[in-house]
Amino acid sequence: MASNNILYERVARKNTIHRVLDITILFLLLSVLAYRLASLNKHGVAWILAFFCESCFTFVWVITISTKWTQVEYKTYPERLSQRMEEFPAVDMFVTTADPMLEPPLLTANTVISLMAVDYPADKLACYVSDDGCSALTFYTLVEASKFAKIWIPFCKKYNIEARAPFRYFSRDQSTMATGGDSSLEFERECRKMKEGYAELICKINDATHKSIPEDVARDFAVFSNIDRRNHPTIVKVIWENKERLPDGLPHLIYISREKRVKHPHHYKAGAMNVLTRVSGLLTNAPYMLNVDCDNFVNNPQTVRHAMCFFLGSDNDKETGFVQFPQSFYGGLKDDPFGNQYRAWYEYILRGLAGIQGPFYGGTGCFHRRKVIYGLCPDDTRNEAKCLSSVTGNLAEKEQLKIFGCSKEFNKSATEAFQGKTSDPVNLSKMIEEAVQVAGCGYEYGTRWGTEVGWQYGSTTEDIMTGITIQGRGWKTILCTPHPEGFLGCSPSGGPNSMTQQKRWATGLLEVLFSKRSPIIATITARLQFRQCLGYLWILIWGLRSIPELGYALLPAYCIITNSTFLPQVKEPAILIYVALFTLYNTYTLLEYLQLGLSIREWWNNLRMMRIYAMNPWLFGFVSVIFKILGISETVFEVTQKDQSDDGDDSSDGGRFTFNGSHIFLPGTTLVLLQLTALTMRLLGLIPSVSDDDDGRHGSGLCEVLCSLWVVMCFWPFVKGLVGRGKYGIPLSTICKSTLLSFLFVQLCKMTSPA
Ligand SMILES: O=c1ccn([C@@H]2O[C@H](COP(=O)(O)OP(=O)(O)O[C@H]3O[C@H](CO)[C@@H](O)[C@H](O)[C@H]3O)[C@@H](O)[C@H]2O)c(=O)[nH]1
Ligand SMILES: [Mn+2]
Repeated sequence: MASNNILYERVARKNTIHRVLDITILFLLLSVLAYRLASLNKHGVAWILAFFCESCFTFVWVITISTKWTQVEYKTYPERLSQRMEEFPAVDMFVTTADPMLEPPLLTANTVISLMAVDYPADKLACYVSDDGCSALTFYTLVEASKFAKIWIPFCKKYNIEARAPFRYFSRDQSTMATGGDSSLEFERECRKMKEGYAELICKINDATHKSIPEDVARDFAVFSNIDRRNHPTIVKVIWENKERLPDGLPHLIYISREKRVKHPHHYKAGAMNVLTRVSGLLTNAPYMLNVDCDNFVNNPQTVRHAMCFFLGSDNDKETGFVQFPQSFYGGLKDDPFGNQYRAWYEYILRGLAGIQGPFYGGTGCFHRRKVIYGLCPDDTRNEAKCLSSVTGNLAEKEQLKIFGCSKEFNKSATEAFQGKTSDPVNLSKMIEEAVQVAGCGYEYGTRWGTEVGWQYGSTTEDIMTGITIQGRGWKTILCTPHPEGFLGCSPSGGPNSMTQQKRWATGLLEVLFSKRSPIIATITARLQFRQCLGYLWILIWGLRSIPELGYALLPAYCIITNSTFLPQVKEPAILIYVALFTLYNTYTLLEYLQLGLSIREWWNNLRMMRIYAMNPWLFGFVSVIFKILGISETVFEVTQKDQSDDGDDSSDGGRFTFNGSHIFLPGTTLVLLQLTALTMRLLGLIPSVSDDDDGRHGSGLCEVLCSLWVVMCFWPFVKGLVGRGKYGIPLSTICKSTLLSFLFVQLCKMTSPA
């Protein structure tokens, strides 16, 4: 193959200096552990706790280094695709939405329009929307959006507009609206028309939200009347069909609200994805599937082509189980005050994983092969789901029905998918009845959906679980990072929303760790690579990390109150190890941020929010998984509230931390109160005195005070919350409970005091 003909390139990053610093920090951590062990018998309980926490931190550091060690970048050349390909493969695009209140339908509409408008032959695309909210408003919005799309998409293609989600385009500065600097009169006229069209769409949606859906269309909505979203039959509606299969027409648009019955588990997003997979299998059966969350619009019209560079440009199918785009966010607040834009994270951790077996599946912005989702192993040369069952050779029809469920039509489509045949186009409306059947809530009983086929059940982070299943079969995966970014989504802002999301993640990730899909099992019994397993552990143990983090943060307060110590004294040489570790770690991570062009403030915000997340939502995640294991309660997927404003700075909070009455703020509040209590007690001389004795035991000193102050600094948003008002303040009830907890802790300290 001529080198100017390749579709993508893999470039290893040079990171020698990073590696040296990583190892130095590891060396310092090991020295700390050695020092602790050597002096264990001279000290009390604080020393043992500190040793436990530091061992955990060292373990986390080891898996971090392993994950970051071999970073790679990929370059793609989508402009070469058309030279290589006569015909592009088809792609089915999935959007999930769950709640019209938390996820404004206009946002979903924008995502759908941006998908339908990508630069790719329209006869090869189909867009499927799953609505778990079963909302007439969402359906109405999509119907109206498809009407607007008919003028919008030709406009985008004609002027090669980059931002194809209308709200993005119109929220920008007028002068940058035309790409290619087109400022002709014709363009301006058309642009004005678009703006009016979009304004009208917004108007209609607002009217429908606040008043009612207009009567002339209302009869199409009869199915939605008096519907209970937790108990209703399947609704499948073809909103738009590209009947003539025109390459420059509009892709099909199909609305699905799967059947829900109160007694049937619906498995949240994973369940929705499996329904989308089956319905699309019947209707279009594309070999590739793209899935995005309702708030993740396409930001680069070439996105599908970038992904195709990997699927079509690789000589070895094994390399491309799926192609994942990193999650990036629009309108993010300056300096990332909530630590949820993960810019540094993606650069180092995701690129590191890309150098091992490939990035995790992130739940959105990902292209899957249909065959892989159906359970294919990389070296199933016969192209069947062999690893699913003990049958070798041709999968008997009866076997296949057991795996994929009883729809003959669907099984036919699955066979075609395995064989790589392109299915003949079907008349969409003729298939609706069959589609309703496979979207029923009883369809999956006795089948392998959710266990070996499709999206995996049993965790609120179905994405990670599904990714492990795929990589466990031996597939490698790809991280695709074009410029501009392929997709942009919205990240939660405000304290409560961010906390809820982190709690769900910590919960779901631990569920994966303790499930049959644990990466440890996949490494021992299947084909997950060892370092990839460590990479998974890095993320899966978030919930567990809350324990040592909290323990270590409590130590300074405990030591000050009991006048004991968990660190060497200032005059001991061993203190130098700690000083070096603290300084080196912080400067190093700061330099990593600066190297990416991020600010010092962002570094500090991220560092601080990591501590806040670790000790609050992650702790709750840990507890809810324990409850699940003990059978006390089930875990739930709490949908994140999406903001509609494009510009983060618009929002009245402007990055200020907000609170509500949730218990999730209890640990942080208690921790802050405790540190403040300890510092005050010390200032007022209210602590028991110990004289330095020959055993080397001594009272708390400067180190403990500094550590306590550091914890207070990390929890500064909580300190402000103690005195803040309204949503900026911690509710009085939380403060009272925290005061009680702190009081109990102080009593406990006194009881166990070594003095
Ligand atoms: O019962 C449900 C619940 C959720 N969703 C959809 O799932 C998506 C993700 O939900 P969201 O509340 O936005 O969660 P995030 O924390 O933002 O999502 C991240 O984390 C999830 C796993 O926790 C992944 O599924 C997502 O892809 C990933 O972006 C949204 O499109 C929802 O509409 C459903 O379709 N059905
Ligand atoms: Mn989201």
